[in-house]
Parts: sequence; C-alpha cells; structure tokens
Amino acid sequence: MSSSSFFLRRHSKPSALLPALTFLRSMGGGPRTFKGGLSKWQHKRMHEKLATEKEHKLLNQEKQLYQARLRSEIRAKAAGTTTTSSSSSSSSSQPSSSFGPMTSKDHIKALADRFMKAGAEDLWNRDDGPLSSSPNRERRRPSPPPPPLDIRKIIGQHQHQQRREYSRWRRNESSDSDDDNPMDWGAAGGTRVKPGESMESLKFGTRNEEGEEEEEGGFGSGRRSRKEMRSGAALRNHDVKREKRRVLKEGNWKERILEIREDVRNRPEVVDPIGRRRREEAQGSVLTQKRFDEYNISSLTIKALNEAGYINMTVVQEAALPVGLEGKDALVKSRTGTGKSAAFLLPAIEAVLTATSSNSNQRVPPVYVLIISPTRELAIQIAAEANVLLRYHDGIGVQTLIGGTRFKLDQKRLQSDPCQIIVATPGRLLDHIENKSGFSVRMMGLKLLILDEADHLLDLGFRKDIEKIVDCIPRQRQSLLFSATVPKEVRRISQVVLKREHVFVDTVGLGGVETPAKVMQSFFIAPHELHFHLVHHFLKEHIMQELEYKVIVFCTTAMMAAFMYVLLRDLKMNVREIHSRKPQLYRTRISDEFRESKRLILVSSDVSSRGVHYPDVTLVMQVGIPSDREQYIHRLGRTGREDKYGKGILLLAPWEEYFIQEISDLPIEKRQLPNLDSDIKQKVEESIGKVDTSIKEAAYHAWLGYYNSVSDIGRDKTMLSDLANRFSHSIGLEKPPALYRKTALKMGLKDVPGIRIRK
Ligand SMILES: Nc1ncnc2c1ncn2[C@@H]1O[C@H](COP(=O)(O)OP(=O)(O)OP(=O)(O)O)[C@@H](O)[C@H]1O
Repeated sequence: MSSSSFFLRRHSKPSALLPALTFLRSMGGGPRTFKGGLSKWQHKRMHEKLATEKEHKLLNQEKQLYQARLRSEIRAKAAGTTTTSSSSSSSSSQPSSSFGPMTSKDHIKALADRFMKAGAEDLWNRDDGPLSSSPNRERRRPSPPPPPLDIRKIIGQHQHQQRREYSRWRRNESSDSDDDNPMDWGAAGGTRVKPGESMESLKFGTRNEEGEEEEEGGFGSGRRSRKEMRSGAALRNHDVKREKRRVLKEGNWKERILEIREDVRNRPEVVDPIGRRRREEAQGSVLTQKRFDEYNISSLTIKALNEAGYINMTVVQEAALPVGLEGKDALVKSRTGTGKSAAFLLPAIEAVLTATSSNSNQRVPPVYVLIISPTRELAIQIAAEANVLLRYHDGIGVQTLIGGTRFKLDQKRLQSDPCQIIVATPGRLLDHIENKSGFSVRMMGLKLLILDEADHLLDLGFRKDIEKIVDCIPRQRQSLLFSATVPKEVRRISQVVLKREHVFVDTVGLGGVETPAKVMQSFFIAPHELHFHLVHHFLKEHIMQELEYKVIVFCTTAMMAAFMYVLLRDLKMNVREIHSRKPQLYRTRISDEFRESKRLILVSSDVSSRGVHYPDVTLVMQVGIPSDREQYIHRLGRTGREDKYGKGILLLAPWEEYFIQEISDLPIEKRQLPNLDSDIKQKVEESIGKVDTSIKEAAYHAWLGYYNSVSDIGRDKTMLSDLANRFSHSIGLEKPPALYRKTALKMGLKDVPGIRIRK
C-alpha cells in the first residue's frame, strides 16, 4: 500500500482513534499494559514499592545484627575479657587480629577510617573527644589542625552522590588537575581515552566475586576501588545506618544546588565559548589512531568499511572490538553518536563468518546473530548499517522483524530470503518465537545476542520480553550490551543476559560527562502557558542563526507531538511529525526524509530519542520534563554526533524545575526568558485556536497520563488536577475533557476535584 493511501486513511476518521489514544505514552513499541490491566507506570511504581519494602526488611535485619554485636560486646566486658580490638583501636584503625567483638566506638572509628582515610582522625576527635586530648597525638600533629569536618554533611553528600551515581564530588575533589578544561573532567578516573593514548588507560572493570565492578576513583583525596566505596560486607550495615540517620535538610540541598549552579556558571565553556572551542579542537576528536585493518576483521568487511569512509576507529570501537572479537560477553557504555553500532556489527559479522565456515551445508541457515533494539526506526537503521558492512559478503543476509508491518510478510521473507542476522524489536520477535512456524528452531544455532540501548531494554517496560527471549535462545552464546547510559541498577540486572565474568567497557568513565562535549546545553523555566510561544521563538531565533538548521523538538507524549506539529505547521514552519500514533510506513518515510534533509524541523515523541542517527542536527529542544535523566541524555544525543557542534534547550514549567537536580552534573545552564513580541504572541494564540478540538482533547488526556506517571507530580492528585486544568487552558480548551470512569479509577483520579468523569 502506498504511503499516501495510508495518509488518507489516517485522516479519514480521527475521532475513531481517540479512545485508543488516551493515556498511552509512546514507549517505542514496548508493552503498554501489564498483568491486571496495569499501565507501564503503575507497574513500575508497584515494583519500586516492592523494592523499598525489601530494602526496609533488610535494614531491620541488619539493625538486629548490629544490636546483637553490641550485646555480645557487653557480655564480653561483663565476663572481664576485654578484647585486643578495643584496646588497640585507640591507637590504630586497623582491625584487631583478635576475633572478639569490637566496641561500638571501635567499629565506628574503623568505619570512619575506611570511609575517609585522610580525615578519619579528625572525625574521631570531633565526635569522641578523648583522642584529641591525647598528648601523643598532639605531638604527632604539631601544625594547626585543619578546619573541622562535618561528618554528617560529608556522609550525606557522599551517599547522595552514590545513590545518584553522579560524580561531581570526584570532579571537585580532583579538580586541581585541570579544572578549567571541560574535556578533562573524566581525567581523574583515568578513563577518557584521547587519540593516540594507550588503551590501557581505558576502564575495563571485570566483575569480582561479589559481582561488583572494580573501578578507580572515589571519595576524598585518595583513589579507592568501587568495591571499597560500596557495601563491603563489614561496612554494609553501617552504610545503611548512615542512610537512615542522614538528615538532608532542604536548606542543605538548596545550598548544594546553588553551589553546583555557580560552578556551572563559572565553567569555561559557559563564560568563554570561543576558548572552549579552541580547547576542544586541540583535544582532537572521538576518532583514534587505530585503524580497522589492524584488527582481525575480514578483508571484505575492511573493504566495505573503507568505502563507507571508516578508516580509523572511534574510541568505543577501539575499546570494545577486541573484547567482542574474542568472543567475550561485554557491557559497553559510550556517549551518543560515537559509533557503537559498528562496534557491535563487526563482531556480529565475524561471528557469522566463523559459524558458516564450520556449518556450511544447512538448507535453511540458522540465525547466528540476534540484535534487539527498542524502537523500529533504530532496528531499520541498524539493518541498513549492517548491509553497508556486508556489501562484499555474498550469502550473508540481514532481516528486520519489527512491529507495524505485516506478520505474514515477515514469515514469507524469512523463508524466501534466509538470513543469518536478525534485527528485531522485542514484541515482534516474541510473536515469531511463540508462533510455531519453525522460527524458534532456527534460533537454536544462535551464537551472538546484542542488545542495543540495553538499559532501556532491561527497563521494566521491556524486561519481561527480554527474559522470555533469553529463555528461548541457547545458553552457550556470546552477549554484548551497548548503551550511552548505564544506571547502577541496570548493571545488576544485566546479569539476566550477560555471563558473570563479562567485561565492562566504559569510555565515559566515573566522573566523565555523559553528554557530547560540543553541545551547548541550556534550560528555561517558564509557565506552561508560554511554552508554545517560546518554542516558536527559539525556533525562529535558531533558524536566523543557522543557515543549515535541522531541529528535533521532543514532546512528552505522542499526542503532544501531534499538537505541536499542527501548531508549528500553522505558523508556517517547515515541520514534520513522527510518533507512535503514526503508521509505520509514514514513520519510515518521515525518518528517511529527515535523515536526508536540511532546514527542517522534526517534532517527535520518544520514538526518535534513542539510537537514531540523523546527521547534522543543529538543535534539540525538549519541551516538558523528561521521564528521567537517561531520557534527557539520549534525546540530547541526537545532536553533537560524530564530534560535531550542537545546541540543547530544555523547557520546563516551574513545577518541573526539580528535574534539574537529576542532571546537575551535566554542563547545563539556566537562561533568562527572552522578551516575547506581542504580535507573535497573538499569532501563536490564533494558531492554537485553530488546532482541531479532537487533537487538543487527546493531548490533554495524554498529558494527564504522562504527568500522573511522573512520580513527583503524579503523587499529589489535587496538584495534578490543578495543573491539568491550566494545561487544558493553555491549549485552548474551554474546560478539561472528561475521563472514562475506568481510566480515572486506574489513575487514582476518580474523586479528585477538577477531574471530570464521563457519565
Ligand atoms: N570509525 C568511524 N569512522 C567514521 N564514521 C563513523 C565511524 N564509526 C561510526 N561512524 C559514524 O558515526 C555515526 C554515529 O554512529 P552510531 O549511530 O553507531 O552512534 P551510537 O554511538 O550508536 O549513537 P547512539 O548512542 O545515539 O545510539 C554514524 O553515522 C556512523 O556512520
């Protein structure tokens, strides 16, 4: 069917679509409902709640253990058996060689020592007096004492840092090295590899026995292993205790945020953008000196690579290829747009070549490589890149299995055009596995499983599907996981797919900035009513500045994207839309058009936020709060790819400002709102008025569904209803449209004032 007939079909009856549009957030083809009719977000919250309960249970158990230790110490004292540990502890922080119980003071001192080697004695003195009055001690330290340390503050900040896995502290602590060089933020962790640098300096953290990765860097002035920083067995209950005791007063937070902001403002790239450019140019690009032909890659692939313009490897390719080619499992983290696809496609092709050479006379070749991607666009793009690299390999085929296309057509292609590499989205792949057509038999020969955007695929929305898929493929296989973001919890869950002894390749590094170096990031806080005016203003301004502009505007939901598109089109902008409410053929066409074009604006939901490579995007605008830090980073990563320059704008409403804390370690700056021209304002108002009511109502419903799922806003239903009313006004609705009773019930909005329910 032609794309135009799809287009006509889409417009024939928009109202018929409405019930299906309600409350569904674009999830890139992932499952939308879960057992018991729960939405993704309700399901996610349920799991978070269960995890918190579990954590509390563990806390109690550990508390009991601690109390038991104290009791045994008292008993030991009563029996007159003072242990070596207690007597030696005042002079040494080392644990005693005796296995008797430690006193509580010893224990705390030992902890303080381990926690902060350099400052431990000060901590001890401050809290426990006796030591500071010790004459020996005075003798040992004749110089004036350093300023007292506030242990609570330090521990609180340290835990805060651990919990969010941010690394600002490390940067602050190690900033002496080269504070004014934004490119060197990761230097203290020794993880950023510059062209020509030895690969030894890259971080390859293999898993230790506890399943934690050993990494350099840590708190305080010294370097320490990640294992030490985290929960060692002895430290663990005290870690938890500190967490419980921690008083994070609002004031402290505010102070810290102000400090961070001040720091951001003073960064050289903010105050001196030209100097920044020069410094970066001096630093070189993501390309290294290493050439592809130096590795054990087939000459036919090298030929194709060279033709495609790939001569030298990027940092991630140089780091991940040897691991992938050796057949090891790996979790690979590297910034957006740095060439991860080739880093996994090359081992994939080699795996097929090895497998076919030993297994050549099968009538229907098994599938040797399975690549899973969260979105259809990304799957199509990966298959296209694989085809480029396979140009000279006759007999090796790639196929995509993605939703939104005809299942029967997939089956026909699988039979008529056998392939060894499959690129699939999870849902459609499962359909094929569960369908008894022999597809799962072909999967029995699988040698290599690759998850692109692995953190997203292991997130709650997809994890069940991934687990099912993993259950249906051979255990004896290699697995490679790639992403630009790898949150702590994903590292743990990755064991669902990876072998225990996998390698962690991290080209960002602890303390490294996760966003592209050459993207200037700023955020604006403005009442929601002004967002559309501001989007229009920023676009106009950018078009004036950039002759060859290419912009992506990310909206919170598919229906918000639809609304924004209609509005910008009416304002005579050269704009396209792409989101999950569009048929796949339309999406593919728009995606291809945007890839090839210049001077074009793409309004998108999250179908374009991850992995999709649109060359030369000059500006990424994010309107409304991103669902998490990772989403912000991936969306922003659509610009500044391949070492190019770009701009990122985040537009938030005042109640969304708390999100800035989530990304406070990134080089993002708050900007003053521009003065809006009253004529332009009026023009925008008029265009809002012209948008079809059905689109506005669907946008309102989607807005409510999205913000209900954003925990800090969705928790307070009265506030949510208030904001929803304001939102409905801002998109030109006279009154908020009513909800279906069932939906209102599901969202916990049934008896909330201001939320209308259908009779
Ligand atoms: N060695 C290389 N030499 C030249 N260009 C390269 C090289 N490797 C990759 N590229 C190009 O860099 C661009 C970005 O690559 P790719 O899409 O693989 O990035 P990515 O790291 O997967 O990004 P994301 O995190 O957004 O998924 C592509 O256009 C690709 O063709």
